[in-house]
Formats: sequence, structure tokens, C-alpha cells
Amino acid sequence: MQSLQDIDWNTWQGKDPATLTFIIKDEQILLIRKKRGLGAGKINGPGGRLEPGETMLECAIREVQEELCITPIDPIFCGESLFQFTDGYSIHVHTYMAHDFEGTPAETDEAIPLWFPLDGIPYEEMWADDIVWLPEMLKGSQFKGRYLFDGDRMLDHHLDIF
Ligand SMILES: Nc1[nH]c(=O)nc2c1ncn2[C@H]1C[C@H](O)[C@@H](COP(=O)(O)OP(=O)(O)OP(=O)(O)O)O1
Repeated sequence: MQSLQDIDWNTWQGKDPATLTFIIKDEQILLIRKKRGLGAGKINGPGGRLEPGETMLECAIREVQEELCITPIDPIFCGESLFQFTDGYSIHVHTYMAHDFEGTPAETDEAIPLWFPLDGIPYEEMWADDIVWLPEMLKGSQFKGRYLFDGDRMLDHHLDIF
């Protein structure tokens, strides 16, 4: 498996459905330093895997509550990212954006909250795909991306924007 063409995307299903949620307020974006799980040590949005019986939106809200002790208000769906790893793992991430929240962001066992200016997003400390799609999301585009990873090295990618 070396490129996206080695994968049958018509039948592809991610092993884990998951969410990512970005809160954007006053020209700043709320990110986390992830303390454990997939991507530990990296900076990312808060998020995680879908639990049985919940909708994607419920997952998006719950993960922000669990990781940062705040509740995002009216998250809207922005796009999806399909990640295939060469070891066979795969994850289908549904991304949301909110412009407000209730509570005060706090560090938890899972994450440290970090605010960045929108023109100072630390892509070098994030997953390699983020610089592909996050700028499109910030411009207001909906997106669907496909990515092939070997560990945390991105081997191939393709992004459609709408
Ligand atoms: N290439 C990638 N780019 C990206 O931006 N986010 C990614 C990514 N690969 C995975 N993620 C994110 C999506 C999702 O929010 C998170 C999934 O991993 P997690 O370990 O955080 O899941 P959980 O919070 O359910 O963890 P556990 O409780 O340990 O199962 O990682």
C-alpha cells in the first residue's frame, strides 16, 4: 500500500468513526495538546471515537466536554477525512466547527487547552494532513479528504472541496 490508488474507496469503511471539533472565536482557534491516545503529543482539535448509540454530533460535543470541560454551542459539520494506515488501521473523522462555548477551558487527563491566532496555527506540531484541509475549513469550504499514512508519515493525499 503506497498510494491512494491501492485502496478501493468505493467499499472503504473506517474501522473507527470519530470526530474533531474546532472552536473559533475572536480570530482565535482553540486547540489541544493531546496527552494520550492516537496522536499523543501532537496539537490537534479536541475529538475522539464514536461511542455506541450516539450520533456524530453528540460525539463531537461529548469529546469537547470530556477533553476541555466546556460545551461547544451549535457545532456545524464542515467536512470529513478518511485515513488509511499501512498497518491496516483506519479512521473516518467527521469535523465540526463552533463559534461559541459554555464554560472555561481546563486541562484534563486527555488534553491541555491552547488558543492560537488564526494566522499562527502550529501546523508543524499537528498531523501532516491538517495543513491540507484546515485552511479550506477556515475559508468556509466543505471538504472531503483521503489520506494514506505510515505511522505519522503522510504517504499520499487527495482533497475535494465543495
Ligand atoms: N491524521 C489525523 N489528522 C487529524 O487532524 N486528526 C486525527 C488524525 N488521525 C486521528 N485523528 C484524531 C481524530 C480523533 O479526534 C482522534 C481519535 O483518537 P483518540 O485516541 O483521541 O480517540 P478517543 O478519544 O476515543 O481515545 P480513547 O479514549 O483512548 O479510545 O484522533
